[in-house]
Amino acid sequence: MTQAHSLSSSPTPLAISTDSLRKVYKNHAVVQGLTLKVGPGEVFGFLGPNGAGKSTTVKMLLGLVMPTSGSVSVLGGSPQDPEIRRQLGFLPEQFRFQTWMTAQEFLNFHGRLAGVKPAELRARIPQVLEQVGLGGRGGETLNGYSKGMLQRAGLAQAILARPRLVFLDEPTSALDPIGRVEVREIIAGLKAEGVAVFLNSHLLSEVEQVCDHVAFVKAGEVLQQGSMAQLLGGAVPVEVRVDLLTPDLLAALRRLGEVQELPEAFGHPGVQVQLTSNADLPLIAQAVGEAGRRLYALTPHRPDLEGLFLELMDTHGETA
Ligand SMILES: Nc1ncnc2c1ncn2[C@@H]1O[C@H](COP(=O)(O)OP(=O)(O)OP(=O)(O)O)[C@@H](O)[C@H]1O
Repeated sequence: MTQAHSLSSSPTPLAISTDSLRKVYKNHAVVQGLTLKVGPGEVFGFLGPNGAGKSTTVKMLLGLVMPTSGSVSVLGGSPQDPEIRRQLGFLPEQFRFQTWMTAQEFLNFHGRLAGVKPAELRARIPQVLEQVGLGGRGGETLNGYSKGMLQRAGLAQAILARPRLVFLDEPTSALDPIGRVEVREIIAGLKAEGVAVFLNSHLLSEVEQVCDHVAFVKAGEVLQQGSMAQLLGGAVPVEVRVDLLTPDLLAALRRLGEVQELPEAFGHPGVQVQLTSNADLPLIAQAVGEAGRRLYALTPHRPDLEGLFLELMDTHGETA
């Protein structure tokens, strides 16, 4: 067997794999039987209300807190293993910055702690400062930084040592809308490089835009998890506005899903078609065309992550 063959046949390990992970503090289970799989290079959103056990889970994944029972594997090994730890990046929600340092000194300090060689740091620090939008500001001390700039510096620290798995706890809480877009771009860039990202965020619209998979947790338990497509890509009500609703057109739409007539809007009659799959959207436009009618609006009212989150938390309210 050639070396190339043996390398290609060893599968890339999952970024994160936990089985029945549990943490009990003073007879109170704050994480209860958590089973998660995060693929290599996947952006995973870990969502839940305050006190759901998210930070405790992240600490167990980082090897900072020992599980009471269950197993954890990150990048195919133990988070206690220094070789594995070297490949993890972490931006905690409340980072204790060494505010007397300049951003460059701060990054140099953390880079050295992570075992990055001085020569490599000299090249890498300006690169990450640029990447997080702090290019040219690295010589200033952190105590003069705004909250948003500090968050960017924290992010630079998390990605400095080229980790293969990054944990970001509320990475955009102090950022303005431009900063949030930039962080989304940074996450997309990490994903493109094959880096997995485990994201805790309360900003669900943001999670929706960057994550491949999400898990909803409450009171230490996973209520639901799946890919974005599985969670949000199912049935979708679609509003259709045309010049005239003819019997032919109505019959064609009924073949696609349940149809409900809507009041006229802006002079156009309309219906709501309950499509069972998002993928059927073009069939509506086709049906309108084939019926010889003019299409004025085709609006899918997709459920969003926030709606799903609220629904789940409400349904499981009694277990809180
Ligand atoms: N060291 C500890 N000792 C005792 N209880 C703890 C400890 N750490 C966390 N807890 C409790 O575990 C529960 C889960 O806390 P955790 O910080 O993991 O939640 P979270 O989902 O991260 O919340 P938030 O969104 O508010 O950050 C809380 O009730 C908290 O009080």
